[in-house]
Amino acid sequence: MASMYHSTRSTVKECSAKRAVLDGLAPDGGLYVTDALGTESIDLDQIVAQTYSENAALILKTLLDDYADEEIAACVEAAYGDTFAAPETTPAVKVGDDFVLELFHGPTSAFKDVALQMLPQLMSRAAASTSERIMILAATSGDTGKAALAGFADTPGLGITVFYPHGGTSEIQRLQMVTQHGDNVAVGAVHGNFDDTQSAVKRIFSDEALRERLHEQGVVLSSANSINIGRLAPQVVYYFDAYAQLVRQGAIECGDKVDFCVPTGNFGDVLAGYFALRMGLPVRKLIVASNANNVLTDFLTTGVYDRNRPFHKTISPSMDILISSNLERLLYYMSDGDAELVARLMDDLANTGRYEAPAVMLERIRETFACGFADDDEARTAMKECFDETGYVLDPHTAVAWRVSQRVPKAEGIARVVLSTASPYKFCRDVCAALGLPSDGTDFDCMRALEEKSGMKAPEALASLENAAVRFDDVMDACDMPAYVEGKCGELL
Ligand SMILES: N[C@@H](CCOP(=O)(O)O)C(=O)O
Repeated sequence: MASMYHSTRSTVKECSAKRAVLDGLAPDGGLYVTDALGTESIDLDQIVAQTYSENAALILKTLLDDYADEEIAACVEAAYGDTFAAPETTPAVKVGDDFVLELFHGPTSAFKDVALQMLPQLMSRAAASTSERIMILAATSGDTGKAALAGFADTPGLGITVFYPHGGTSEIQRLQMVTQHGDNVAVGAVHGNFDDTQSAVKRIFSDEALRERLHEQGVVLSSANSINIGRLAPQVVYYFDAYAQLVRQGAIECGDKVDFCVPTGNFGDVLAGYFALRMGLPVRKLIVASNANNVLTDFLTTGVYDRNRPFHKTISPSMDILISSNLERLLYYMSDGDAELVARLMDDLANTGRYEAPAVMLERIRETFACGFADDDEARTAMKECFDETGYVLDPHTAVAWRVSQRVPKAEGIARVVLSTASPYKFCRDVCAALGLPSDGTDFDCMRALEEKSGMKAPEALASLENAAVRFDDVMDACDMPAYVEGKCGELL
């Protein structure tokens, strides 16, 4: 019997995993969840003995169990067969006393590749049983956009439209997106910040009139953000695989607990760690690391989520987020599936920008989640100190997590893994500045300076952006996004 999915805001209407992947967001605006999470435990000995791809197949099959074994096998081969530059796919590397889980060896040099090489595969197979043509929408603060474009470019029957905040990403991130090839892709900059962009995309999903007009043309909308369960499920894999690597390296015994410290904005990456824990991974603490946009630190400390605060543009732009979408899934699981409560809290968030979790829920959350934040100066110090002490170059997002990890007390004998979400070359100007290298030339001058200092070559896909032709220069207000999407559906599908 397949595990069924339903909205975080109502348990009444259920659907299959394939339908949840196709929809992206539940029709009532909630996020798809399954009550089967945690009913089946993953065998750790098996994980330790298997390759990354084998582990991916096992975990995806557990979470998305209406996909046939052959379908999952084909998805895994296409997503991870030869697309990652590291033989381990996501290597766990010893840096100082801790481990850095390098999630950035995919085609766009960010952790999003792990899921966005997989999502198009899952989506195509889910769509095979329907006659629908699909327009994928993604809001990005920098990394998701390019990874989604690379994953979905030229996928038959699918189009993709990516929106990013105008001036809200690094220059390399912007260039990655606006130079994207493919006949089914569109990229638009939006006046405002990531929250404005993501909220506008969510409004498009719940725009009944637009949905109806597109339906008449045989077009449905879906999402490439971590609100889509098909985006989240592949991210669970690297937690298990990191654990397996630590066992194989002799750093831990199978069964020992570990800590994970995760730089996060939209809460998807760290929520994947919570899914892993529920599926039997021995985790002591999941540490949520934020930049100056520390809404999650405050929530995890006080139980009050309040986005009514200044929005900071930082050197870790992918985390410049005040509305962390995936927290909604955690609220569902931490309230033992109280969808009414989640719906009420989300209404409060929509109407007042704030909500307060019940004390008992906060207590439960804090049993597993620790937190902290680091501002830009602290992230710069972390980059400099880490490089001087170990020779390892952190990107600004990983540096936030590194700094927070230094502050959160460790437990005797518990290994700690810091998730590294992006290549430093995506943020070379700020990394150079932090390391005391020249940073006043072009981003590509900075790239070369960093190569020379670190002895590590920049990924070719990033270096070649210097001469790539810009294809997209649309800039719009958030209110113009629905019309833009409708136009692109006609043009690209
Ligand atoms: N940090 C993200 C923002 C979107 O998050 P997602 O995980 O929900 O796609 C980005 O880089 O775009």
